[in-house]
Amino acid sequence: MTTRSLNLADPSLLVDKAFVAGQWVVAPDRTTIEVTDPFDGALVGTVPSLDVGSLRRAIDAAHAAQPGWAAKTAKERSNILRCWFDLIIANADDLALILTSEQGKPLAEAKGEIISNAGYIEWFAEEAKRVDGDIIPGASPGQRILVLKQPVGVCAAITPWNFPNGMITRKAGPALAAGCTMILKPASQTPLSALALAVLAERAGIPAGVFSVVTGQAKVFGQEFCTNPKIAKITFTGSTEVGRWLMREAAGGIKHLSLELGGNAPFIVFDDADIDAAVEGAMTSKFRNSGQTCVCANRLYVQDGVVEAFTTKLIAKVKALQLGQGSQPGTTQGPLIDEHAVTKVEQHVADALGKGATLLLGGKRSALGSTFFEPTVIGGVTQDMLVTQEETFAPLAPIISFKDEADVIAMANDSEFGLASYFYARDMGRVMRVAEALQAGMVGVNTGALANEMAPFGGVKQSGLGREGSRYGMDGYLELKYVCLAGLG
Ligand SMILES: NC(=O)C1=CN([C@@H]2O[C@H](COP(=O)(O)OP(=O)(O)OC[C@H]3O[C@@H](n4cnc5c(N)ncnc54)[C@H](OP(=O)(O)O)[C@@H]3O)[C@@H](O)[C@H]2O)C=CC1
Ligand SMILES: O=C(O)[C@H](O)CS(=O)(=O)O
Repeated sequence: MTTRSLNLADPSLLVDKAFVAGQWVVAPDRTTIEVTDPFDGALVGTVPSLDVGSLRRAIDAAHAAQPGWAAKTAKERSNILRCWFDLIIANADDLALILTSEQGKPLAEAKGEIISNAGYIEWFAEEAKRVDGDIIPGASPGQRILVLKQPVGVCAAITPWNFPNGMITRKAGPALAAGCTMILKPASQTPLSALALAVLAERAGIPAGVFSVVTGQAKVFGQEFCTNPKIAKITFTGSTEVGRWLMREAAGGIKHLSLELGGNAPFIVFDDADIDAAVEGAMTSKFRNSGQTCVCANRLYVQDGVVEAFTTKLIAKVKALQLGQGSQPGTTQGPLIDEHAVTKVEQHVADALGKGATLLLGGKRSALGSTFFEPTVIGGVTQDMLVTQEETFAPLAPIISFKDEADVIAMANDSEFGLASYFYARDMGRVMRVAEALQAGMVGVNTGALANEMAPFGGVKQSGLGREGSRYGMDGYLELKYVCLAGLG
């Protein structure tokens, strides 16, 4: 196996140890997990395959540290989080190179992920100071009703490989701001970004035990998170299948749950849309991270009168995409995370073509390597095809034409998922009707990009529970306490 050496300005950001209770540790039996570059399988680094005993040390430390962390003033927690944010920004180039080497996305996208998602640390550093309650007139004379907001306690976080940096700051930001402590298990394919964030968290002054990063067997760690009484909350981003498993396993302890799960976003272009804007939005939403985002346009519905113009313009843009190694200048489409992902998109293409769809561009693996799939456009897609029912998570743009509003709303809502949705239209009556009719947690109107720290990110139906970002993002890490103050004379 070849090895990949990274030319980092600060090599200490690339670590081969886990961060447990403020200590950098190896596995007791020294077993490791290899981290490879999806571009060519080169070895980027190794991380420990920790045992459950090491995980319990992290949990115990988080439990012991939580009262002291919550006892700090909001301003003290805010200042430490702000320092973490500043360090992330200052080290963004190194963090981007680490991210690209383990996940594959183009360097510019990696840096964009880091900068934009550091914003969640910045945002919640401020929100820490706005965790206030209520004083309500009493139900009886001499009484007052107090409503306090208190941190839920020790939180377990489990994050996916597609945004190895951003999915962590979205969870650690509000948790630590609220006065909670956190044990994070990153995806085994992309743990190095999480560990680099832990290096910077330690430098920022986050006390030992408040934030740990553990690497090891997912199911074993998941079981421990679900059953250990010291864990008050589990926050998860990943597949709906694993989200369901966690929900079942955590039921025994009535744990708090935040779930950011799978999606199947409809992207609708009406005949009154700005077609050029719609094409730009489709490119942003469909091909970012090579289509490996939970909010990607998964199915493109285009009204009959404009489907030809839209398709022609979209193909021209897709042809310009440049496949390659993420760290190489000019690359705009990296590899998929692994060969399973390529097999899945091949299945979706074959199913669609087998049921009568037309291949308009791409449609096959790339000679660049076993994890590459050509950016692909297919037309004549119908609602019975897998590609409209399942999340493809790859650079495949399936185009379905439709007659009218009622027709497309019915097709768009024909899914167990309800995370993101998008549509392009200019008639204001239509904009309000469609925005209200779509069954999704998020609706992009005349835009293909939704995520930012000021907005409540999350889904309905089987796309998850709770919201990340915005002032609503704190709610999942706080408990309400009602104090009835009587005898006030
Ligand atoms: N909503 C979103 O943002 C995302 C959605 N997805 C969807 O999920 C599909 C599969 O992607 P994948 O990465 O395999 O997602 P998974 O849900 O399998 O993995 C996400 C995270 O969960 C962990 N995990 C897996 N099984 C368990 C378990 N039993 N207990 C605790 N943790 C567990 C993984 O650990 P490990 O890496 O060690 O297996 C990883 O850290 C994608 O095709 C996509 O549809 C994927 C990523 C993000
Ligand atoms: O998990 C994902 O796919 C991300 O949430 C997508 S985004 O929020 O960065 O757009």
